[in-house]
Amino acid sequence: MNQVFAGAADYNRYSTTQSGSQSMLTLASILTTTALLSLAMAIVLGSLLRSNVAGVQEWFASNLMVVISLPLLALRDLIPDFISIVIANSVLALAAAYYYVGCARFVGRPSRWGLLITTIAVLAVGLVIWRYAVNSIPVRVLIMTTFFTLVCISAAVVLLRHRPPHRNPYNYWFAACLALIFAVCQLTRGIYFITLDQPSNTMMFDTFWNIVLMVIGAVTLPTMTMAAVMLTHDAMLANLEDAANHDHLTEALSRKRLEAVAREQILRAGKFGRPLSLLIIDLDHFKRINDTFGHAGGDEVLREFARMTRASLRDGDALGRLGGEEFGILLPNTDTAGALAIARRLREDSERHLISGTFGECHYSISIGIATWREGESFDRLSIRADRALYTAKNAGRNRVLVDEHAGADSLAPAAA
Ligand SMILES: Nc1nc2c(ncn2[C@@H]2O[C@H](COP(=O)(O)OP(=O)(O)OP(=O)(O)O)[C@@H](O)[C@H]2O)c(=O)[nH]1
Repeated sequence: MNQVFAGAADYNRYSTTQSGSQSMLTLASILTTTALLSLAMAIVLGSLLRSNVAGVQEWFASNLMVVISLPLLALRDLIPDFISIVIANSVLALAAAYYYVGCARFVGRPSRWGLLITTIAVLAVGLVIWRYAVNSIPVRVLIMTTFFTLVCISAAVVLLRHRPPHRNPYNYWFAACLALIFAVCQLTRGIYFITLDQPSNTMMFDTFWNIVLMVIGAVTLPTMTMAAVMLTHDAMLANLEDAANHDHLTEALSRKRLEAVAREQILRAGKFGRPLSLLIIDLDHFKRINDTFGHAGGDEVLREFARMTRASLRDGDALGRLGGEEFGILLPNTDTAGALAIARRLREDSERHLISGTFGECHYSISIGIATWREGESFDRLSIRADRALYTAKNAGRNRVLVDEHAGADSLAPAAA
C-alpha cells in the first residue's frame, strides 16, 4: 500500500543536480515522516495484539514492514541499488500483502498468502529486470503501483462484502474508502509516470504531481492503520457485548439481557395489544445428575437442553439462562393456550432426550411454570407469577407444566400428563 513511494529512492540521483539537495530534502522528509507515523501506528497496534482479534497481527506486521522499507528507500545511493530498490520495494509490497491479509482475516476470509507471495516474487523479478537489464523508472513505478492498486481494492471489497451483519457499517466504510483513495492515488501515479514525456531519470520524482501524490499517500497510509484500529475496537466491543449478553456455557441469553428483551417486548405488547407469555423452566433433580455424572456431565446436559430448546423456538422467541439449571423463555405474540402447547412440547422433548457423552448416558425431565402478561404488569411481577407456577409444579411431583392463572382452568393442573 505504501507503493506511492515505489522507486522513490531514485530521487537521490537528482541530488547531483543544482536543486537536488532541496528535492532530496522534500522526498526524504515525506519518507521519514511516514516511517515515523507507521512506527507510532505499529506501537498502537502492538498494544492491541493481546486482544486476539483476527487480523491485528497482520496489520501490526504491515506497519513494521513499512518502517523497515521506507528508510531503505531513503538510503538510495548510500547503499547498493539491489537493497534500496529491489529489497525495499519488495518489503513494501509485503506490507501491502499483510494489510490485505489483516482485512481478510478480520472478516473471516482466507488469507490467500500463496497468491500474494507468488505475485511479490514476480514483482521482485520485474524490479531486477527494469533496474539491471533496462533501467526504467516509469515501468518500475507502474509495476508496483498496479500491485498496490489491486491489493487496496481487494482489501476494500473484502471488508465491505463480508462485514458481519448487525455491526456498525461506519468503520468498515471508513477503512474501505481510505483503501480506495490509496488505490486511486497509486493508479494515478503509475499512469502519470508512464505518460511523463521526459527521459527516465530521477528528475521525474521532483515533479509537482509526484510530490502531491506522495503527500496524499503519506497521509492516507497511517490513516488506513487508524481505520484498522477502529475496526479492532469495534470487534473488541462486540466481543464484550456478546460476553455480557450471553451465558458462556449454554449460549442462551444472560439473565440481564433477557430482562432487557422482556422490557422491550412488554412495551411492544402494550402498544400493539399483543399477548406475551413467559415460561420459567427448571431441570428436575439436577443435583442428582451432577452427583451421578459429575459436574462436566451436568454441564453437558445444560448445553444440550439449551441447544434443543433453541432449535425448537421461533425467531422472535428468547431463551435466557436465569441461573443454575433454571431458564426463561419469552414468547411474544403468544397467549396462554399457545404457551401451554409450546411448554408441553418442550417437556415431552426433554423427557425423550437422551444425552450421551464421555460421562455416559443421561435422561432428564423439566418442570415449567407459565404466566401470560397482563396490562400494566412489570416483568418482575410476571416472573413472580411464572415462578409461583413452577414452584407448584415442583411440589406436585415435577416433570409437569403449570399455568399461573389464579382462577384459570389450567391453574395448578398438570397440563402435560
Ligand atoms: N453442572 C452444573 N451444575 C450446576 C450449574 N449451576 C448449578 N448447578 C447445580 O445444580 C444443582 C441444583 O440443585 P437444586 O437447586 O437442589 O435443585 P435440583 O436438584 O434440580 O432439584 P429440583 O429443582 O427441586 O428438582 C446444584 O447441585 C448446583 O450445584 C452449572 O452451571 N453446571
